[in-house]
Amino acid sequence: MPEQAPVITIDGPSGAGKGTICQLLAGRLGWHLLDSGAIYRVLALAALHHDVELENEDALALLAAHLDVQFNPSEDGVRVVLEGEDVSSDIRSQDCANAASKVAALPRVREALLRRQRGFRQSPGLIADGRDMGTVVFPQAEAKIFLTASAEERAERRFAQLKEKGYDVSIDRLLVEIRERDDRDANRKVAPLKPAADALEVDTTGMAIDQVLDTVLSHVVKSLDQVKPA
Ligand SMILES: Nc1ncnc2c1ncn2[C@@H]1O[C@H](COP(=O)(O)OP(=O)(O)O)[C@@H](O)[C@H]1O
Ligand SMILES: Nc1ccn([C@@H]2O[C@H](COP(=O)(O)OP(=O)(O)O)[C@@H](O)[C@H]2O)c(=O)n1
Repeated sequence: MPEQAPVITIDGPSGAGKGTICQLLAGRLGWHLLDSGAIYRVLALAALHHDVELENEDALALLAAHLDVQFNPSEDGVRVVLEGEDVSSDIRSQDCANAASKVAALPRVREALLRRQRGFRQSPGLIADGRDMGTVVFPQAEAKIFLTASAEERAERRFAQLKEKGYDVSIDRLLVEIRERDDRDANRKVAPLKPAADALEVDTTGMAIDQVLDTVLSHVVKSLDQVKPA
């Protein structure tokens, strides 16, 4: 049987720095990137476009199974295309994030998206960003990391990020939404947000991005070294 490409999983709550670290790692290693949160965001947007209620599990599972989405690498990052329309910036709104967390709580929606996510595992390797990458989607991953930070610091990071993109947001509202989303993600029945038993947990509160990258890289190097055949 051909050997499968290696996987590094980076899970954690909103604003922990997953996307940032995954992009840096993918650049360093020249590996593929799976932004699984973007898939849930796109599904939520498709539901809004097609007037599908966010509680309608039957309709959402069907929509998930037939989701017409493409992730196209470009000079300014990956462009996300839904049914032929570039939705890369639309999916980054807070409304879309909150709706994504609602559709993501539905077991049959998650089931419908499993194979699509596993399809990203291609040579020379995959960096997978999400909530359940190390626990459910790639339980045999070669290296697993769980990033966290205090809710206050994550809200501040998100505030600065959204402001820079031109969104008009309130820091207090963001903190409430981040806590609500953490709670929904961590307490759902299927694939809740939690560290895999074999993940390295890194609390990034007060850590600069470079420091986080160094910590993650040294864990990755050690883990990949251990799986190399003698
Ligand atoms: N360690 C850090 N210190 C300060 N800012 C950070 C750190 N990690 C990430 N950020 C910034 O916080 C924002 C959210 O990071 P992001 O990687 O999108 O988080 P996530 O993918 O976990 O939601 C981005 O603007 C990013 O540049
Ligand atoms: N593997 C994943 C990724 C995201 N999600 C859901 O999708 C939402 C948006 O994910 P995201 O990673 O884009 O969110 P941020 O961390 O960027 O705020 C999360 O709040 C989760 O509810 C999930 O359930 N499982």
